[in-house]
Amino acid sequence: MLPLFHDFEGKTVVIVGGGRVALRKARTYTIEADVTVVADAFADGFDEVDCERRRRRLEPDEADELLASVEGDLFLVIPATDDRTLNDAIARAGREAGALVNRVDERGDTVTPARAESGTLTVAISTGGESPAVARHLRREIEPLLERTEPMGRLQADLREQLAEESDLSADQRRQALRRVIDDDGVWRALEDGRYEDARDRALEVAGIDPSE
Ligand SMILES: C[C@@]1(CC(=O)O)c2cc3[nH]c(cc4nc(cc5[nH]c(cc(n2)[C@H]1CCC(=O)O)[C@@](C)(CC(=O)O)[C@@H]5CCC(=O)O)C(CC(=O)O)=C4CCC(=O)O)c(CCC(=O)O)c3CC(=O)O
Ligand SMILES: NC(=O)C1=CN([C@@H]2O[C@H](COP(=O)(O)OP(=O)(O)OC[C@H]3O[C@@H](n4cnc5c(N)ncnc54)[C@H](O)[C@@H]3O)[C@@H](O)[C@H]2O)C=CC1
Repeated sequence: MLPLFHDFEGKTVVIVGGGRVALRKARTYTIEADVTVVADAFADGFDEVDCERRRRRLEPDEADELLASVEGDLFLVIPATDDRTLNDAIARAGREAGALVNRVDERGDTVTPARAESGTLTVAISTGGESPAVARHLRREIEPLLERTEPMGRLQADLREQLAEESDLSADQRRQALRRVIDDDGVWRALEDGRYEDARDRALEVAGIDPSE
């Protein structure tokens, strides 16, 4: 499997099932997408999730009709009930409707990765479906590292802007300047101490940019 980051803004996600797993998927996808959840019972916690809830019992032969009734740009369908026959029917209907399908009861053609985030940095982790608990464990290990790295991301974004203005630098020189900054202990120390301005001054020096220009 290859990872691909996707913009879910304006996309519709349908989740069938209202248990613990459906709740976790709903929390994830409501960050960007319009989410509709269909189930005959909803776990505690759904009250805090900004999604459309449809309380109904669904039969396998009603899957096509359900998906056709959902408004918007249907992008992802997640069968998350504890009934495999129903999940199979929803998966098939989802594919026929041209959507991606994320099965939760086996490795399908897409998986929801464990996700660590800080600022604009995102790390997605998959074990190819082999061991989700390991994906969760690794996510927790990575979170503090991402938090430490996030200010460097911001600084590099700043520098890239400055370097773009230095028209006499070649693409190769820009790349080398950014790498020198990432490799510089002084810059990292200042960032870790929360001294962003000091880090920036040091970075400009290491990159060979005159701050007065
Ligand atoms: C294939 C996949 C499909 C999908 O759901 O997208 C899938 C499938 C299955 N998960 C199962 C079990 C568990 N899943 C978790 C947790 C997570 N599962 C997630 C993703 C995925 N799970 C996809 C693969 C991801 C990859 O490639 O690694 C995470 C990463 C993302 C998320 O769901 O949000 C989230 C961690 C989020 C975080 O913490 O960051 C825990 C841990 C816990 O709950 O504490 C357990 C119990 C321990 C265990 O069994 O390992 C079972 C057995 C069910 C049964 O026994 O009946 C199946 C079915 C099967 O394996 O056949
Ligand atoms: N991907 C993952 O991370 C994990 C996946 N699983 C798998 O996901 C499945 C669901 O797990 P849980 O949420 O813990 O189960 P659960 O039993 O808590 O929830 C099942 C939900 O499906 C709904 N449902 C069942 N039949 C229905 C029907 N005909 N019409 C409407 N709603 C219906 C129930 O009302 C309930 O809300 C498990 O059976 C297991 O195979 C389990 C653990 C983790």
